Amino acid sequence: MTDRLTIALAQMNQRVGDLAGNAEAILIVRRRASGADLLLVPELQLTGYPPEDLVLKPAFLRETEAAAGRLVAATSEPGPALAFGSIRVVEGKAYNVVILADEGRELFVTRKRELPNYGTFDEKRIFASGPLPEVFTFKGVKIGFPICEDLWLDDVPMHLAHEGAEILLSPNGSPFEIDKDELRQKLFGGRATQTGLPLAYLNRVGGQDELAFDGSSMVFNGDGELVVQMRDWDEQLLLTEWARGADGRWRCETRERATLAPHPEDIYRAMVVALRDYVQRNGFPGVLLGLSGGIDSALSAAVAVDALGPDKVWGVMMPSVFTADTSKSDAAESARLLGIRHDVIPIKPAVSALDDMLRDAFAGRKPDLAEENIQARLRMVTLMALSNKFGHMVLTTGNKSEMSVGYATLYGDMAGGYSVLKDAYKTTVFALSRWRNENRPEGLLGPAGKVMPDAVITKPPSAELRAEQKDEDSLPPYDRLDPILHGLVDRELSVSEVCAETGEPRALVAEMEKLLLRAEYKRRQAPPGVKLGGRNFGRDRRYPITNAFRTGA
Ligand SMILES: Nc1ncnc2c1ncn2[C@@H]1O[C@H](COP(=O)(O)OP(=O)(O)OC[C@H]2O[C@@H]([n+]3cccc(C(=O)O)c3)[C@H](O)[C@@H]2O)[C@@H](O)[C@H]1O
Ligand SMILES: Nc1ncnc2c1ncn2[C@@H]1O[C@H](COP(=O)(O)OP(=O)(O)OP(=O)(O)O)[C@@H](O)[C@H]1O
Ligand SMILES: NC(=O)CC[C@H](N)C(=O)O
Repeated sequence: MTDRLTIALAQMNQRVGDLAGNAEAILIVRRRASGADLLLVPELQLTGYPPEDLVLKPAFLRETEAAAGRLVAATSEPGPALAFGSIRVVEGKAYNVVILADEGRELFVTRKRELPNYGTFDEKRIFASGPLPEVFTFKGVKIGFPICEDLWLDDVPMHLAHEGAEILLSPNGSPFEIDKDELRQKLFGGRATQTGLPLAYLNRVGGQDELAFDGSSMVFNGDGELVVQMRDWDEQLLLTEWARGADGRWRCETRERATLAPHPEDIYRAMVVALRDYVQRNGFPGVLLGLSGGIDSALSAAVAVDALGPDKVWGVMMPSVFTADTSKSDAAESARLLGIRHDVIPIKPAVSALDDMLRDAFAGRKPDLAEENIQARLRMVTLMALSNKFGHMVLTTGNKSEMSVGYATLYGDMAGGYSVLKDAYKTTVFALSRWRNENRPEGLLGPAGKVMPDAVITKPPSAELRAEQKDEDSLPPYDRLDPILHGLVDRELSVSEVCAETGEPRALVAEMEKLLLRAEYKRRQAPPGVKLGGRNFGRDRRYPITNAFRTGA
């Protein structure tokens, strides 16, 4: 029996489905952690989290088991014991497990019991729930391994405490949401006090489709004191020192407190990390986007530059007869400030060609939305042509306010591969643009000074699809619209409840609810984008398209 332990916590990125790559990354970290007794890596580190329906594929399960076997065998090399997340099939059912391996042998396997099945999570669809887990005695110390959601609820930690656990080590795959770091701190500090046990909470970092994982791993002692706060948004290996005190209780002696990104930097970091991993892992040489001189495309371009570097971002201004000179100069100045390639490709010839093509079919009809939307669609055709020719992915620039009410052209400006603003309301877009013009935190690849001219932030938003068009002709001002949408979408309030909270007239709120519900068909066809809040369009909020229900007339 030992009175001291060195536990290495490896906050790592992962690549879903890359069994060989993830295993290799674990072994590299294990070599770096050679002074430790035990190395813990995040939830499902071998397969990547969340593996989604890959788990329903027998070949994936077979290959995961084979990769796990090779990883266990590789611990015959000198180094710490390794606790890693994998999938194990028992009597035909797949379980989300932690495998503890040392000296080339599997010592222990424990299964996740609490399967999150809300919001973006669908774990009951793919995994079976394990029994109440056992503790494992490692070098004479009883250790419990609650796996992510196991730690969010009472049952598993209390059971492990009852079974005599002395330390809790919890691997996690916990996606970022605004203010979630504070929630986790409170919850897990409380869990440590409730069980009286010291606990290490280890989360993954990086982007996976719509999810951004912030890391922000922590260690608490049994009195609830937060003793270790690891970095957010970055990989980190930390060797923590643990000792058994005179009272027989284990404590973590390491003291290390990283400062987490404050608001709104946290949101911006989520966008950067999610886009970077999406673009790099899907093999794109860079991104391209329509740069209109407006705030959405300017901010999207800034995020892309901060994620990928200026040489990987390409802005294209595609003026029509309605494009103001100030829009052209603002777009050019945004590109100059960001140091990105900027091309000007007028769509006028294509608009004329469509006018000619449709003249007979449209005879006797006044110009209307059809002609307006043709412009947005011709820009899409242009961007997709460049994407096909050069391989860059088209970045979609729509924000959550527009996506809520359907203020975007289907197969036009909605086209693209990924969106960084999809879960950011327009008021957040303004706030982030102002913030980024004054700050360039460490690690971002863009310029330290301004990233867009002030005029882009201060001028009234316009789609410029017809003369003198302003967003406010069709929608209430964004500082009134966004609280209405936040109530309807993020908090699922009824029209009456939103009216009571915002003081807005019933007719306006009911109209916004109508637009919101009617635009579901557009959102279903929209590209993925990074989740920032508790109710993103996509995985969190799944509404029927064909839907007769309204909360307010
Ligand atoms: N339930 C349903 N299921 C499947 N498809 C459905 C549908 N309802 C309509 N549709 C289809 O959708 C079409 C209507 O959608 P769509 O063609 O997009 O056209 P629509 O939504 O009528 O127009 C786009 C609106 O977005 C504004 N806009 C455009 C571009 C940029 C911005 C901006 O500020 O960023 C704003 C523009 O000014 C206009 O108000 C219909 O013609 C029909 O084909
Ligand atoms: N003249 C243009 N040149 C290039 N791209 C354009 C142009 N007009 C629109 N776009 C593209 O279509 C998207 C929707 O733009 P639009 O101007 O209609 O509305 P917006 O929501 O105000 O966006 P932005 O704030 O970027 O202008 C833009 O973000 C941009 O990517
Ligand atoms: N992987 C998990 O079990 C995640 C669920 C958990 N409640 C979270 O957000 O962090």
